[in-house]
Amino acid sequence: MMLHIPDVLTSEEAADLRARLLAAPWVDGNATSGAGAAQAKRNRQLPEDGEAARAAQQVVSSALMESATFLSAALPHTIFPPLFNRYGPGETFGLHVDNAVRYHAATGARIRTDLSATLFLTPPEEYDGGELIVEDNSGTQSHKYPAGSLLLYPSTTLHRVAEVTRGERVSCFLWLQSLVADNAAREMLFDLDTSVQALSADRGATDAQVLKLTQLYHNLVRRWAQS
Ligand SMILES: O=C(O)CCC(=O)C(=O)O
Ligand SMILES: [Fe+2]
Repeated sequence: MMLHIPDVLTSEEAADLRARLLAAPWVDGNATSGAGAAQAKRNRQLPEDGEAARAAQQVVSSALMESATFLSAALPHTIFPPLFNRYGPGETFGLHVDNAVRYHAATGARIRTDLSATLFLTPPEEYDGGELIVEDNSGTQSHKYPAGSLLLYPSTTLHRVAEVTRGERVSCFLWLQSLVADNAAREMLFDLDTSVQALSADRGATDAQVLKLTQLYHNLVRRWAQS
């Protein structure tokens, strides 16, 4: 599932985070690339173990934990610590697939990447190009969103970032392992949860049918979740 989640950060929070990131030292983006991606990648990244990255990771991680839509859509098991990148004029990230497994040396965590996400931190009117272009079986979709918006997309896709031709695109990007590995199963759970929430707001959480559907949702999660 490809899902645009607005307002994970407010525009003020995104601006504040971006200003703090830009004040820190950056390195060549190929620091975290697999061999295949390295050829395609021309951007810069914040060193992941630096003080600025750690503080920014806290901000993003708590915002994600407060987003009911993100939690319902991603059903996160383990989120790889968020990273930060920037693309100025001439910088781009060519078509690639994200590595299936990511190892985090500092924590020893090894995750299977089920979902990838970009949290946009620059208002779209401040740069040209820089669209995140994702290919799936239904075709190619181009994504560019307001600062504070997140795009969640399956890590199985081929995707790229169009060359920036004016201004600068600063973003946070991350990978996660979901409790539900199967994209189709996870998407059905999200649809069911969304409907149950709407029905519950309408009829009340103790309505008999709402209770039955809530039971069904949790029992499907029990059936499909892997820890
Ligand atoms: O910059 C982005 O939005 C995506 C970055 C990306 O695809 C990656 O780092 O693997
Ligand atoms: Fe990627």
